[in-house]
Amino acid sequence: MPRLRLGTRGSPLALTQAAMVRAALIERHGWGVDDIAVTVVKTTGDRVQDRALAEIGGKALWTKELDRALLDGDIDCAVHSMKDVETIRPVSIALAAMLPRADVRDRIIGAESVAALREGAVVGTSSPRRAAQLQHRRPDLKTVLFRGNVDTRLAKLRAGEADATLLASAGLERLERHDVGTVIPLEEMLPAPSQGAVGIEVRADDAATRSLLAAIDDAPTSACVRAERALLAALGADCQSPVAALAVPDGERLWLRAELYSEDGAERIGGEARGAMGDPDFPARLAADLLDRAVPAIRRLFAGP
Ligand SMILES: NCc1[nH]cc(CCC(=O)O)c1CC(=O)O
Repeated sequence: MPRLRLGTRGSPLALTQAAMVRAALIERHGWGVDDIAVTVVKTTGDRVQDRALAEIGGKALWTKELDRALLDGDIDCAVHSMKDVETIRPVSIALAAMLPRADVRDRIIGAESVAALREGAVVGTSSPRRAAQLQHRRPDLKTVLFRGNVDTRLAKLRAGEADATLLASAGLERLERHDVGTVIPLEEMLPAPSQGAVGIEVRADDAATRSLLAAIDDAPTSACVRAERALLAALGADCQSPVAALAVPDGERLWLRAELYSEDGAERIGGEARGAMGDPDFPARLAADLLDRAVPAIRRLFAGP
């Protein structure tokens, strides 16, 4: 009998992340390989590949089936890319731990840099954030919908469906695709909130599993990602809202940067704040400040607090 049943999506990236969590638990608790069972749960998001996420129900597509398996007791914990986890979660589910964050930056594949893209180039992406950020800097660029897992997107690029695409460096690295693409500096492109972070959720009332997982929690990653998520919650952002945010440790404090865009990328509003780790209020203050200063084309994309 395994001590812990760990649920994951079935994509190559999800399986790699689940294996990382499994390895961390085995190492931390001195367990054997049979102590953790990995269960693959099929999600709607993995099945429907041809439409924008926002159109078919947003981020819940990645979590709904894993939530069900967790609450039904079929699994004890669920591994997620934090970027794909909705801001507002059921009260019966708790975020128990995060692995140390990977590279948070995006990479461009198909060109040496955003600046090097030819006039009028077509970029494949299904992320409203990436599309708005690209068009803010390069209004001449066009975007086409690119979905599917990392390999599917790279195959679409090879097939000539776009001149370039953007992918998270974290995912490429975990899949050992170190050779793919060029990192875009943070100053040029702030990532999605939670990018590069892997989190593990448990049933909120399962204290035993919570404490097993708390033992592998990376505190700085948790503090940063929780601050980014608090910002999203205070913005009333959904998966269609083009928002970039990044918190990094700054001594004993956190430094949080954020940008909101209009859908077409023409408008941008940016800001930053510093606050104590675990202070739930400073991200909300930054959110209020951004919404305050936002033009209507941005403001209308956010529900607010
Ligand atoms: N939305 C899909 C998704 N969710 C997490 C990652 C990458 C890994 C991460 O950010 O931790 C990706 C792919 C991508 O954006 O390139």
